Amino acid sequence: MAKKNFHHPFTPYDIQQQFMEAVYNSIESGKVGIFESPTGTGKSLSLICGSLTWLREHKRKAFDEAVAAIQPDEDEPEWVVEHAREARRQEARQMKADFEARLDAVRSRERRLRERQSNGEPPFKRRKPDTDSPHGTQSDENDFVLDDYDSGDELHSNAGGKSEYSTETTKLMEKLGMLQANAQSGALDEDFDELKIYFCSRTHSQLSQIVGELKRISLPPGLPPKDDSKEEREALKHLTLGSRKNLCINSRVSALGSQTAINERCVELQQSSTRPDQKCAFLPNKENQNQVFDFRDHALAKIGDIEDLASIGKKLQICPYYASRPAINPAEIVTLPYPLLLQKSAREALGISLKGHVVIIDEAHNLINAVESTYSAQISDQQLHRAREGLMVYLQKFRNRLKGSNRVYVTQVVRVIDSLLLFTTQARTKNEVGGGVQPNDLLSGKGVDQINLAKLVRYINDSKLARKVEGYAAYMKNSAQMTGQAPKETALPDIPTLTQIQTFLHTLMNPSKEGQHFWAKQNDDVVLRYLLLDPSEHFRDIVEEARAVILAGGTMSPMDEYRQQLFPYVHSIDTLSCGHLIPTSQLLVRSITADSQGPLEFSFKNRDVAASAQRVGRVLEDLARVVRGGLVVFFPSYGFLDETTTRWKTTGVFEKLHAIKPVYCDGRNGAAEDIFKSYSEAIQTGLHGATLLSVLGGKLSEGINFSDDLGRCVVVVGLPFPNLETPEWKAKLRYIDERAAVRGQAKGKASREHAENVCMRSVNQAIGRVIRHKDDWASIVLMDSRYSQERIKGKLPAWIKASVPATAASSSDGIVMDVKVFFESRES
Ligand SMILES: Nc1ncnc2c1ncn2[C@@H]1O[C@H](COP(=O)(O)OP(=O)(O)OP(=O)(O)O)[C@@H](O)[C@H]1O
Ligand code: SF4
Repeated sequence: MAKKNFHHPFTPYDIQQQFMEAVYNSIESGKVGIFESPTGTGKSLSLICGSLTWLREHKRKAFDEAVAAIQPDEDEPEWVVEHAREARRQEARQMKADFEARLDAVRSRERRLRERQSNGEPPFKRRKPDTDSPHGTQSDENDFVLDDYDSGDELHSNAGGKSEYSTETTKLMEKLGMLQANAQSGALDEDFDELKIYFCSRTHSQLSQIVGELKRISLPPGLPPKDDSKEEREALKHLTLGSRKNLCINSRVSALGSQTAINERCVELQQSSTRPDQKCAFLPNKENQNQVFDFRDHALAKIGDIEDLASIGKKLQICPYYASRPAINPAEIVTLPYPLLLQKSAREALGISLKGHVVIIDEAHNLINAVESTYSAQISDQQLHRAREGLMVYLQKFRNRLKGSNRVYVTQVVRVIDSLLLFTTQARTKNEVGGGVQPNDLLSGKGVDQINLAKLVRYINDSKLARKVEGYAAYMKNSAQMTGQAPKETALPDIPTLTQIQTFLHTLMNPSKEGQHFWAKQNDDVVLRYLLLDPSEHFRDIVEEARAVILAGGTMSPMDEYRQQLFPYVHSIDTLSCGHLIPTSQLLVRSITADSQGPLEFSFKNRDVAASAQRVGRVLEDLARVVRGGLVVFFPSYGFLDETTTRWKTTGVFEKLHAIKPVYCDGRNGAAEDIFKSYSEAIQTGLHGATLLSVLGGKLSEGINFSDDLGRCVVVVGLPFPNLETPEWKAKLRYIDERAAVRGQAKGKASREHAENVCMRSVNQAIGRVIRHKDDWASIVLMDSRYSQERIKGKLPAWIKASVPATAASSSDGIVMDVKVFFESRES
């Protein structure tokens, strides 16, 4: 059977073809898909070619079907109907052509501009905004007085406009999710939301890589061309989204540095009480609508990343953060970082609706943690004390100047803080180091039961209390330091303490069975924490709204973890664990289950530090003698690593190992990057390679490149099970078991499975990056008898599992011999 054409810019590898087909089919059938393809296998291109081919084909098919469905009225001859169908086709093509013509004009203008610049001619002139307004750098006490309490609203740009196309065609295109903005008038209609892919990754630099790949591909149009025999191509309409921190072009606001400060100042400047000369000159309004349309066209005319978007905004003197909103609807692919997708409030603020669209989450191996941390919160007693002090100073200064209900609310905030402090003070005297706590116990302070928490949380947010109080404190500090001089604002912390308290209060107000509160003694602090135990409910909105959701990553195994933690309510999930590009002869995987003294098990309860250190040391010495290049050893925890190296130093093992292959150790407090740099230099310049001692889940286990000689042998000592005895883990496991019991599962099975999954996810992340390209080769040695259990082996990624022999030597000597033979075979 002929392979499907996914318009891949290169000849796709077989595994890419497989991956693209899986992506295409999952989207077509509207499912959830979890796909892994190891690093170095061109996963990004597979994802975008698979999904965008689906998008264009789907549009074309839906259009053809809709036109074919135009049926004759009674007595209407067939030729009249055919004429109507043809008219729809032509008009739809015209709509597209008009919009494309606009974008083409923008492209030509940019081309001319580039030519002028390369000829040394000045660029076209643009209006210079009034950026010299007096706000921002100077402030006086009045800046910190709370405004009369009033819920301020943000600006939403929305311009109406009349379409010049027939109602029938407009309706048809609208139904298909294919109507672009009106080409002639440039008017925007927020109801027309082009069917699209939301492509999400963790950071803007990862998204930049995706943007680079998007520039490589060219796809057939989403509407049937006039002449099918010609190979037409239609440019992709792409938009990237970012936060105000990435996009703010008002230097006085962006200079505030922190995300929260920039957000708050921007919103503050939009309030009706702000003097007109202090408002942001770049904010879209009635007067600068043309720049907003221009911005949209420029953003869509070229595939670009976040920096490009900021430069368009600067060039057109319009805020790229706000002006990108009207460009969302006509875009076909929107790239955005995790936080903008995961938080419902962020999606709402940007006007993103996922309804019927496709969501792709790349680098999804950390997705569960990302959802959990988005909805968890914590606050320490030190922070509570600091916030209280700040509030008292503020109240003392402004008490008589606070209008309306401000004074009542600020006093209520103090009372709630006192209640939380009452709990932490009592907790300090307890013998335990931590435990679970009910919201009522945290809110048992005097008079707190009279307070409406929901209203109070809203007040803290709307009044900008956090910024006013901390801003005033910073102002006072500076004034004191610079007596006689004009006071300057100091940079404020990224998240003001009161904002953290607000987030924490939110969790108290809405305690759900998916989460729980805890307290813990931590260093010198008592910390209060809210932990989301079940991330699935917060992800459910996304799954239910979107047409299809694809999770992709280099290492997603064990995939059951996502099934259980994120999609317990989804009956059928598509999964694919791709092979690697390398032949199996380039990878050796072995588990050492015993040495001459018997079975090896490094579990917490079995661990005799002195004996373990000796036994591990002996195996590593043997391996170091036969491995060429880099030997990377992962321990389950910094504690284990510290104890082992301390022991090695007294018994001479460290010295011996160092003599065979210089040892570099990633300690708990060391600068991991410097250690990795020295290790890499030793490999490149030395004769004997080097040994790197590191920790699973530690600083060097993710995102580091162990290609070629940097990692020829990766050893994992033990299994990194978390400490299941902490109150947090106990609560999580209890929750999982309770939920499993409802599904009729035996007690303890689901929680054990979860702990094993968390553990193997961490192992897989570390070993999954040892092969980086098709000519790379390496060996993986797993050291613990538990790696021979089928349940544990079953959680390895398919391409690694395929290299585990059914019968192999499992004693340390036999495996060192296997590794020796493997290295010799690479030399010949
Ligand atoms: N079939 C192919 N033939 C040749 N080059 C390819 C092919 N597929 C992808 N590439 C290119 O190879 C480069 C490296 O791909 P690589 O797998 O490292 O990136 P990736 O898809 O981002 O994967 P990952 O995020 O897992 O590292 C990319 O620049 C890509 O354009
Ligand atoms: S409107 Fe835009 S440019 Fe102006 S302050 Fe806000 S984010 Fe910055």
